[in-house]
Amino acid sequence: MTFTEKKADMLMSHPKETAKSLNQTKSRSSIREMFDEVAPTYDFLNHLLSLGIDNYWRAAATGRAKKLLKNVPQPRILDVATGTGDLAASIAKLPGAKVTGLDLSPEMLELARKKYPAITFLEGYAEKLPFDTASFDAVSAGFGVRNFENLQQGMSEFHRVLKPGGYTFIIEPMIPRNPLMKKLYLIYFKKVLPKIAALFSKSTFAYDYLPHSVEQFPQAEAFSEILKKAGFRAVSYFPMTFETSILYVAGK
Ligand SMILES: C[S@@+](CC[C@H](N)C(=O)[O-])C[C@H]1O[C@@H](n2cnc3c(N)ncnc32)[C@H](O)[C@@H]1O
Repeated sequence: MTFTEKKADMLMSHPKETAKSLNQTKSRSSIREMFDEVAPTYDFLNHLLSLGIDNYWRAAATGRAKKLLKNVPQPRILDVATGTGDLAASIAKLPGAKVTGLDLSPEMLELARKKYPAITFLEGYAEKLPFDTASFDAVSAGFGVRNFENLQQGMSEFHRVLKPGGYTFIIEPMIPRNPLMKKLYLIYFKKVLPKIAALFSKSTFAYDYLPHSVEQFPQAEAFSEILKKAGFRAVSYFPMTFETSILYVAGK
């Protein structure tokens, strides 16, 4: 039985078990199962549903990293929630960079290893990173942190494994603040996107979960506060593409 079928089955006996409630609990095993199921069509749907702009967002994070790490000769970089490895591969373009990707989904990691054999990919959990304190010059995460079971703990781990003077680069989807854009975006996100996704992926549950997870995730100032509470200083954020995506940059 697939994860989506299991959830449909559960709905019959536990009517309260929905994509919305998974967003509230973010149980590690459910998140892993969901991404394992999504893996085969993840890249294709990501590029289709974002009209190919997702690569531009990753390149924007890499551009900022290049500027801020220009004096670090061989930066060690950790890409958390690496999925199929696209942000890890983008940030690996920094001169001399040694990048490690980490994710909790074995199926996503298998694809990442096939796509980018030169990068090291490890299975692990963001809230308990298997690395020494102060071991990386940068920690990145693309479209991943809103799935963390314990966001504050995850951000504290990002801070812990960074060297003093290091930076974190986090990309997340954003709900536009302009009322008209917000309305259009939510129609696309809640009504159109799940229907397109259902044509190509058997994981309809994941694309029902997606808008809930984005809508309820703290954004801009609210997420900056979480980064500050984790110990980061000089937190800034850069909304991109009519505020449909946002890049956070914070230093240790
Ligand atoms: C939407 S995908 C993003 C993948 C990739 N970073 C990208 O830019 O396309 C989110 C990934 O976060 C991973 N993930 C979610 N929670 C995690 C956690 N607590 N620890 C490690 N990985 C996690 C999932 O397994 C999934 O592969």
